[in-house]
Amino acid sequence: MLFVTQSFESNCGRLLHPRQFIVGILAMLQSFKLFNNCNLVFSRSCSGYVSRTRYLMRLKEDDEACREALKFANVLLYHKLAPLLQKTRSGVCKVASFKTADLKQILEKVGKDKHFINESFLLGCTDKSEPQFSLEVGEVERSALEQECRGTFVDLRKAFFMITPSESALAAKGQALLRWHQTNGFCSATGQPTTRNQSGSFRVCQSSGITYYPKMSPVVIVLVSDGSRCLLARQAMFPPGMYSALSGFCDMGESVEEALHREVAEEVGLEVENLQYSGSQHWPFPQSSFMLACHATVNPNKTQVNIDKAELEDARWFTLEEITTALQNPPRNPREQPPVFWVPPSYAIANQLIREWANQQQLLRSTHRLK
Ligand SMILES: NC(=O)C1=CN([C@@H]2O[C@H](COP(=O)(O)OP(=O)(O)OC[C@H]3O[C@@H](n4cnc5c(N)ncnc54)[C@H](OP(=O)(O)O)[C@@H]3O)[C@@H](O)[C@H]2O)C=CC1
Ligand SMILES: [Mg+2]
Repeated sequence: MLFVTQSFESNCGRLLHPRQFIVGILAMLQSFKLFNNCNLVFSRSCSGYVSRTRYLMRLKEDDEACREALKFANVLLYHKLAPLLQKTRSGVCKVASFKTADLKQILEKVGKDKHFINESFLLGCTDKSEPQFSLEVGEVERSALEQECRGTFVDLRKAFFMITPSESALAAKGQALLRWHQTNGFCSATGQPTTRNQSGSFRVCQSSGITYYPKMSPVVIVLVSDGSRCLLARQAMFPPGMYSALSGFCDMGESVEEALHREVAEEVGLEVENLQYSGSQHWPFPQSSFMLACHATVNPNKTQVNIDKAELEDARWFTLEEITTALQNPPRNPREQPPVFWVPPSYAIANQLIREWANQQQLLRSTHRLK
């Protein structure tokens, strides 16, 4: 729509050929129809979304409103950054969340002041506009709390294999916010302590007046294909058998494209082309990364990898059959019983890239068979 309007505006200055004009009008009508259809779908689904967004905006900015919201909130608990998970009756794991009033009682039972709840940080709100907060309870004895809460604190990387992708995103955001506050207690200019606002959306140094906002480091991640195989790599610190797409932090001043070309050249000595954006994701490790995911190809005659052993333990080309097997058999307990080859959990954007590649390869094969 924007494109059509712009091209009409730019054409207004000169005389249009009648056929150009009719083609333009038809294109405009067509895009109006599309636009109106989109608008209808959007307006039906977004009214709740807009009011939730405005509500959250207010809670972030207004300390008093945020304190009020915390009185009737859902709070997620973390012990030394490990989220508390609970098992439902059907045996499914979920992120545990407690109503403020219930949590106050729990805290008192394990010897913590009920006002400790005010240390929580605003995370978001549910579809029903119930505010959600996260609270670090690392000072409390872990087993006492687990017993009282009927749950278990689980390492977040392990939790990604146990909970749904949307719960993983929530648990990841909660951990990232807690970690950011833990590591930004002092102003880097004055060395003086920083203080948080009630929601935790920023910290201020009273001495210098500098405001610090939670931040993410941009990281590129790319699935390289030679047309029939894809390239995956592993770092020595990965759990045994896990391979992932190539990734790396963006350097200062770099574009996504430049960072992708550089990382692939540095890590495996290949030159990529045909970059295609796939999606993005917040990833809580090591200190909150903003993952920008792309597909890329290499010339099928230039696939010899030259691994930078300082960064990677191994990098290999995988066939569609190997990838399909790995996607169909995600390990339940990868650190204890690692399969020979497995890929990151479905929440990780690396998994999305690998799935997209496998789907595209399957499509290519079936079109080839039909010919
Ligand atoms: N969600 C997903 O699907 C995936 C997420 N990732 C994430 O992407 C991140 C980056 O990928 P990775 O391949 O390791 O990156 P790099 O290839 O850039 O290598 C990491 C090394 O770069 C150095 N480095 C440079 N800039 C930074 C920075 N801003 N923060 C931290 N370290 C920096 C560090 O060196 P030194 O330690 O010597 O200081 C670090 O060990 C990983 O930490 C991982 O959490 C990776 C793959 C999949
Ligand atoms: Mg890397």
